[in-house]
Amino acid sequence: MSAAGTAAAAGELRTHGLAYSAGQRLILSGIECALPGSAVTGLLGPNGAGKSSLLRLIAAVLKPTSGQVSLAGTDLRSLKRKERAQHLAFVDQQVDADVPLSVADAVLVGRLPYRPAYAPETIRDELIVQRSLAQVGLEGFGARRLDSLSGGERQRVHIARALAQQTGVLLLDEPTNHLDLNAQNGVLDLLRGLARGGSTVVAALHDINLTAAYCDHVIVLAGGRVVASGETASTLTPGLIRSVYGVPAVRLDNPLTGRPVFAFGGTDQP
Ligand SMILES: Nc1ncnc2c1ncn2[C@@H]1O[C@H](COP(=O)(O)OP(=O)(O)OP(=O)(O)O)[C@@H](O)[C@H]1O
Repeated sequence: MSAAGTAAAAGELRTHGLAYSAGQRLILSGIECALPGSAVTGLLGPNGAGKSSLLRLIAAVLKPTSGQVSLAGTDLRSLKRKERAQHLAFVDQQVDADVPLSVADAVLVGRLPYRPAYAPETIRDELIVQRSLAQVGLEGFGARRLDSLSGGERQRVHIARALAQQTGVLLLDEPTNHLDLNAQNGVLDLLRGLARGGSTVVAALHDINLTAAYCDHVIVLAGGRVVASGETASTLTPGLIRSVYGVPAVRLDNPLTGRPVFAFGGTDQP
């Protein structure tokens, strides 16, 4: 998968005192974090820690109870919806498969922020769609129906849609879900390439070793709060993994990549 021909530099995303409640339930509070440009930031934490909620707040799918999100110093609330969609693309965790769309039309949705209302797509839009599909290894899939694809193929279509949006910021909720080993590494290679080209990439991940291999930075959530953040190499330690996930871990060197790799023991629970 290749990161060629994508958006320009985006800058740092920052959350300022972000909090979110659903009804009486406090889901996130006091979220102060910096998500640097030209980097992949991994969002980690146990089930229910608040990763999806945080991504949705940043993507403005949810409205915070308090606090704000800024991009390169600009409050995202000051941007109109279409303008925001030219800066920021979001691949949600729940992938809707039952829409009777072709793959090309699903990816073309990523071009909507650039089209006047009711205007047809242009040749440039179609070329961007083809290129985005090629970037995720789905060349030749354009005419297929979305609901005829496998889970992993559909996941890549949604990533292609976000690429077609040509934003400097990419937010992805478990982008390696449903993907086989090769495709997982392919998607993360692609994200890393985009970050090297200037993009701000933020991905919620469950796989500690993919995080260690591909993320420049990590933000670790637990119980709706940030419990650790910083450069992956210094932040992601066996002690942190044990305290957050309750799983003993040791850090080793992966002889194939030179990156750290973790081996895990059983849980702390009896
Ligand atoms: N609308 C809602 N009403 C009530 N509780 C909610 C709502 N949305 C999220 N929650 C709760 O907020 C918590 C955080 O959910 P969220 O999906 O953000 O966690 P997560 O870290 O992404 O989890 P996972 O790793 O399981 O996907 C969970 O306990 C969830 O049940």
